Amino acid sequence: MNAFAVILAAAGKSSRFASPDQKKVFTNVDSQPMWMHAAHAFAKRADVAQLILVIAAEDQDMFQQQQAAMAARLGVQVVLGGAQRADSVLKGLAAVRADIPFVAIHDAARPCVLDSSIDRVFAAAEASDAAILAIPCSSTLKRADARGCIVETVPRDQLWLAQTPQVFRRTVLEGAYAEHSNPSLATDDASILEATGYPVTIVEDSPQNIKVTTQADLLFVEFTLQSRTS
Ligand SMILES: Nc1ccn([C@@H]2O[C@H](COP(=O)(O)OP(=O)(O)OP(=O)(O)O)[C@@H](O)[C@H]2O)c(=O)n1
Ligand SMILES: C[C@](O)(CO)[C@H](O)COP(=O)(O)O
Repeated sequence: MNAFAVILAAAGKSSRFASPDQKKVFTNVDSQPMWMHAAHAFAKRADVAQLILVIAAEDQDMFQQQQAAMAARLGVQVVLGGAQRADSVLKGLAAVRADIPFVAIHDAARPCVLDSSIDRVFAAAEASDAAILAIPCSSTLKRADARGCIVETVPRDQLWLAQTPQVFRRTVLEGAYAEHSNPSLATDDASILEATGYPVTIVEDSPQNIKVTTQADLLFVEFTLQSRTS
């Protein structure tokens, strides 16, 4: 069995969530902090050898006081992230143990990831060195101009919405990041490999694995998680 290190990206500013109290990844959903749901999904796996939570320096004191004990109980290592998502991923990558060949990067804002999806994207990464979860576009896509007028309907038959985890052979991911001219601009890790011409496999995921972006997303996530435990 191959070993995987999992980097849980939780160092964002949560600006679209717009909560005065707590960033989205630390907000309780179904009775525990959002990041804990994904952490549990990975911590229980025999093929996960290391779990790294990347948080923002500005959240360090709060986390230490309120949530560090939960992380310790799960064996989660905490590191500080950077200004952009890719910077946080690189901080997490630097903490991955040298003996671990595969790395999965998952948004801590995606608490509903399914075990079966993780199984499939892990297997795909072992077979191809690089694989991501994604869902096919299910709506009609429009391109609009600056005035908000529709310019075209974009053919969607080959379009996917990237999700996470995104899983890579560690040497391939490190090489792509090292080769990329400006990785901080990347909004996901697959695009780092794409820029260097490395093929990335898509694994179809469940639409349940949404990324919490705004407060409205909490309703769906709360219902989804509660329906799994009821
Ligand atoms: N510098 C950053 C930016 C984002 N993330 C993480 O990457 C995931 C996806 O990012 P996003 O949903 O955009 O989170 P935020 O950047 O916090 O959201 P916003 O853009 O609304 O500020 C989140 O779990 C977020 O915490 C991170 O670890 N480090
Ligand atoms: C990584 C990601 O969740 C894949 O869809 C997405 O790119 C994160 O983007 P965000 O702007 O940081 O939410």
